[in-house]
Amino acid sequence: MPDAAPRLRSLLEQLLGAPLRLRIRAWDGSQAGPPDAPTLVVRNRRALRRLLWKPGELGLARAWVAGDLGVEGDLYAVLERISGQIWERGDDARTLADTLRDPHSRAAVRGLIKLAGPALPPAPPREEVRRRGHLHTRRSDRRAISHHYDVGNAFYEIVLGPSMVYSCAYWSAPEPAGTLEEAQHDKLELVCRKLDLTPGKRLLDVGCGWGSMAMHAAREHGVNAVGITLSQEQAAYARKRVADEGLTDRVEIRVQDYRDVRDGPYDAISSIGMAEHVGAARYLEYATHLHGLLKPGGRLLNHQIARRPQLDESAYRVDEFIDAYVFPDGELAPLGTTVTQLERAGFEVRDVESIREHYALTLRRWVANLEAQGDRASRLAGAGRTRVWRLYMAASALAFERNRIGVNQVLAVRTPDSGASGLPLRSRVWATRQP
Ligand SMILES: C[S@@+](CC[C@H](N)C(=O)[O-])C[C@H]1O[C@@H](n2cnc3c(N)ncnc32)[C@H](O)[C@@H]1O
Repeated sequence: MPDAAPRLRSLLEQLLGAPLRLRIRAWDGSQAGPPDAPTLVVRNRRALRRLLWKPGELGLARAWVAGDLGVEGDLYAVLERISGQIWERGDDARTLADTLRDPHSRAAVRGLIKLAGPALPPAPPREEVRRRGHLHTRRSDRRAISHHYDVGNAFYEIVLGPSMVYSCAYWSAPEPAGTLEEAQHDKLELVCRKLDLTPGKRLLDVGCGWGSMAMHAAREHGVNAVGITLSQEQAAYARKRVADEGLTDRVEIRVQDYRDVRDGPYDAISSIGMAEHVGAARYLEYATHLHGLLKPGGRLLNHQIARRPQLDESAYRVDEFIDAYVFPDGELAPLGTTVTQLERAGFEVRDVESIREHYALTLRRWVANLEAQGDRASRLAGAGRTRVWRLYMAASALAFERNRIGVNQVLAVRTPDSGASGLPLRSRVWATRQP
């Protein structure tokens, strides 16, 4: 049998119809491809079998999770080349699965099958959760959240660092210098200002994570905050932090579904990185429920990842890798859909700030944190999960950089019938005359 890497390279070039921009190192030690390019390491034949058994992105991801595929060099560079070459070939944006199923690919696929060798299809890796459909019942949401968040707080401490904020930070301009902790502090402060928090007000933080927003608002702005999460581990951690800081009289952490909060009215609601879990089918119910929990004149700050809309929305496909491995049941909506649903629920939408670039910067810091303590993370959460997280965060950073997804802070008011929104006439920095 000739060296595997050159054979693999020529089969892939045949499939893709273009010279490969990556270097390949195969299980037999052979290498092929541009010498200075980042290297994709195909550790065994099983990697090919996974790809052929589940053609496309998911097959690649399974091989990566199982450790059958690896990279040498800059992970971002490898991902850019792979996505540039496979997922966005020219202007027809075919997926790898489309390519593998194309009748013109038959000869190359036969070659890959031969190279992969005879074997039964591999069992799916243990980390994978079966898709349960996007019903978003209280029960299925609790299960999905538990899959994602109850992996041990120590793992999240490694990734997120001391701020324990799991959403996009707000970096200083024009240079995004400074630490992740400073940028997360600035994000929380930005949300507090948009919500006009002042001492004695009641704040509900929906999807409070490890309690950082509720604590910041109580400590820095003197509010009485209620934080709700579906994750037991997060709540236990948050309560301890609240007690350690002596904030128990002003911060309450509950394990509660947003649909079950009935102790309004609140002056303000923050929802940061939570609405991605709500789902299209429940979004109006979510917005209507939050609207009903606010006082007239009360504000909602909804901070949420958005996908780009499609010309033909029925052709939209969820990202199989994220769906299977990272956020089962998470759903991204276009910004316009979110704004429309908030308006339909009765809100007056007053401000939308896109902070897309900030998420790429944040994710790059999280990836660096994980890489710096990769061995410890693997011991705590398993090697497969650590690999999944590294891949998903790096791929997400690129997606934000390339404007494939965005993230927005939407400020909405429960404006009373009088029409008095309570917002200042000018609110944005660029509205101020510069000297
Ligand atoms: C990405 S985390 C964001 C945490 C926090 N806001 C932050 O910025 O660090 C999403 C949070 O939403 C919570 N969540 C998801 N679905 C929920 C639901 N139906 N009711 C209440 N909380 C929910 C999760 O438990 C988690 O705390």
